[in-house]
Amino acid sequence: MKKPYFPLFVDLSEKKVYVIGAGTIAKRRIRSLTDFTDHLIVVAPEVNPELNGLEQEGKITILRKKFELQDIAEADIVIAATNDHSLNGEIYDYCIEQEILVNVCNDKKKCDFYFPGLAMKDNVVVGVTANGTNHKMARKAVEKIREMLEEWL
Ligand SMILES: C[C@@]1(CC(=O)O)c2cc3[nH]c(cc4nc(cc5[nH]c(cc(n2)[C@H]1CCC(=O)O)[C@@](C)(CC(=O)O)[C@@H]5CCC(=O)O)C(CC(=O)O)=C4CCC(=O)O)c(CCC(=O)O)c3CC(=O)O
Ligand SMILES: NC(=O)C1=CN([C@@H]2O[C@H](COP(=O)(O)OP(=O)(O)OC[C@H]3O[C@@H](n4cnc5c(N)ncnc54)[C@H](O)[C@@H]3O)[C@@H](O)[C@H]2O)C=CC1
Repeated sequence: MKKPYFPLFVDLSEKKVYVIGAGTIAKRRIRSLTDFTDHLIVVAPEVNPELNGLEQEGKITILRKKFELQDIAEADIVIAATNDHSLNGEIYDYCIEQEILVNVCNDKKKCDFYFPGLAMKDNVVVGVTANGTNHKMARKAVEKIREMLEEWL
């Protein structure tokens, strides 16, 4: 059986993190990531309006264009979250070749890391995964943990 993924807590503040796509899924992940870094770069021609606020606050940089591989030449970590699955696959192949950590949101087999459900209170940060087997269960666990942290801390 495949081993579970290890929960590594990483300093993202100086890492170059790129999110490709700015729709429903990307938006949720971008919002989560802005608690951990102010150096987030988003590449997409169509941008969910909620992200304009984060851009105005200086928390993210948005490149409003179709993605090209050269956009991520300097990246440390890439999240491919466009609705074009073949493009997400090309991003994956490039990142593997360049040894850039990559997460493809439509294919759990193309994830060096999984995006966790997050619960945070003060300095306590909890990241939850069901190892790609059950995102609904991950969500339920996160909701319970959030309640528990609210009561406890
Ligand atoms: C493997 C993983 C890889 C990764 O992406 O990192 C992955 C993969 C996939 N998710 C899919 C679908 C959905 N995932 C969600 C929700 C969440 N998904 C999250 C994580 C992960 N999702 C990674 C680890 C999963 C694990 O722990 O087992 C959470 C924890 C974090 C977050 O995303 O913020 C968050 C819950 C917590 C929260 O909400 O707080 C919803 C619900 C919604 O969006 O409201 C739907 C749509 C509704 C539905 O389909 O039921 C599809 C099919 C895509 C398609 O149809 O193309 C794939 C592809 C595949 O499984 O191969
Ligand atoms: N892992 C997860 O939790 C989930 C993953 N998905 C998958 O996530 C993907 C995205 O879904 P949504 O966010 O709902 O889509 P959406 O339609 O809301 O957004 C798509 C985004 O991709 C961008 N895009 C399209 N072509 C592009 C290009 N050439 N260059 C740069 N950006 C481009 C668009 O501009 C838009 O911002 C789908 O592939 C879906 O299968 C869906 C649900 C949950």
